[in-house]
Amino acid sequence: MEPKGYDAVLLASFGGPEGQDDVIPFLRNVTRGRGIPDERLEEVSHHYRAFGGVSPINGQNRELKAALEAELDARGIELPVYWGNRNWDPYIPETLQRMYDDGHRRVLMLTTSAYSCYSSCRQYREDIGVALTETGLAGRLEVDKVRQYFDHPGFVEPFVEGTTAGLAQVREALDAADGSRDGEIRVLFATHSIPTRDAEAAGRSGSEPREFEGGSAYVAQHLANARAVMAAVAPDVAWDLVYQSRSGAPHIPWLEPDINDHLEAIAGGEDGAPIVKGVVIVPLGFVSDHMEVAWDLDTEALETCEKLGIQAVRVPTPGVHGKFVAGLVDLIRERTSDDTVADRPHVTDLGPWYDVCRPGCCENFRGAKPVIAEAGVELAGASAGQDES
Ligand SMILES: CC1=C(CCC(=O)O)c2cc3nc(cc4[nH]c(cc5[nH]c(cc1n2)c(C)c5CCC(=O)O)c(CCC(=O)O)c4C)C(CCC(=O)O)=C3C
Ligand SMILES: [Fe+2]
Repeated sequence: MEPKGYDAVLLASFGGPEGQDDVIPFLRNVTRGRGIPDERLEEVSHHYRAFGGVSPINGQNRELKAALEAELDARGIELPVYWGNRNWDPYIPETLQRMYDDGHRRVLMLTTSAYSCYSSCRQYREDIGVALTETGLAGRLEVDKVRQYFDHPGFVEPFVEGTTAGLAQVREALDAADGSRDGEIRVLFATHSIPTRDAEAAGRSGSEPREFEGGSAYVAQHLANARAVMAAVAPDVAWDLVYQSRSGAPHIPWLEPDINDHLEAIAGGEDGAPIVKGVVIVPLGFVSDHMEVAWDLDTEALETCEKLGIQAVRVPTPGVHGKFVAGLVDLIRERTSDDTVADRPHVTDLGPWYDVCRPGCCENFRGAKPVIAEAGVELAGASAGQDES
């Protein structure tokens, strides 16, 4: 893409409840039209209830916004940062309206999702497309988004540091027990499970097909990133990619294995492999320590480890790590300066990912919606009423 004179940044995120009264309205927002069984909602409401009805995600995004502002300021880049969520206040449509009312016309969106799949890429592009259409801002406010940044060094390096430290801790814990051998240690890279059909559509393009390891861009991106982390940390230690937080109806296939099932398998020395006594859990799919990390990893998976007698350490997410924040500002810079695509940092050979998604990428099987940042797609109203005020 040609560099453009963006005049503001939108930090777009998921949103989460801020108290017990918010839990059910929040879950209704998340699951509207998504076909999630009531029992699953009931189950997930308990995760939030156990934390006083407060998701950690909003506090983390407030911190991230402040850190981005400080980094932009330190580098002399004059771009205000606004924050808007998909599922909770401050909502994306209100935020876009506020940006327009404040005089902004060209917005660059940054999301708190690093990989390619419907939930982490197209759904944000649809959130903007729908919001622009419904507020009547289509054609008056232009919104683009930075590339999916899974393999940007700013996202990956905090995991390298965390995995190095986590591995040292697990080795030490096993030494203290009965002497560790690396064959008894496994690194588990954890990410959100998604329906296999959504995985297969991730990053796909009808006009420019690409083959991906593991059958999808979503899986391939995680495998490539995990390999990059292990190459930097401990090339000889065994590792696996595992999934968490599955939520659909049981008859619909989602990505597997679930982390808890996998822990059971490796604790029993599956297929004659050495029995695993220590694990380093790397939340590779997540940008910050939100509820999927606090509950599904720190509560459930760590309980499973304890039950199985496995020593376990959970590695931090990038959060507001200095390298991550600086990397996000680099991602803004690569769209606002004259850098060419070839200069764009990426630690796997899958990237750098596309600035503008290719047609049909991360298809929404539940019905088409207005969408931005997709080749060949223009919002209705976008070519009419160009307003330069
Ligand atoms: C890939 C992915 C990410 C990672 C990328 C990213 O970070 O964006 C992610 C993040 C998150 N998911 C979150 C919460 C929820 N996700 C749900 C449901 C779902 N997630 C899915 C996928 C993902 N989700 C999918 C395929 C569903 C099924 C319904 C559907 O097809 O849309 C549900 C409904 C109940 C349930 O089913 O669990 C909830 C409450 C929160 C907020 C946590 C907090 O409050 O701290 C965050 C950051
Ligand atoms: Fe989710």
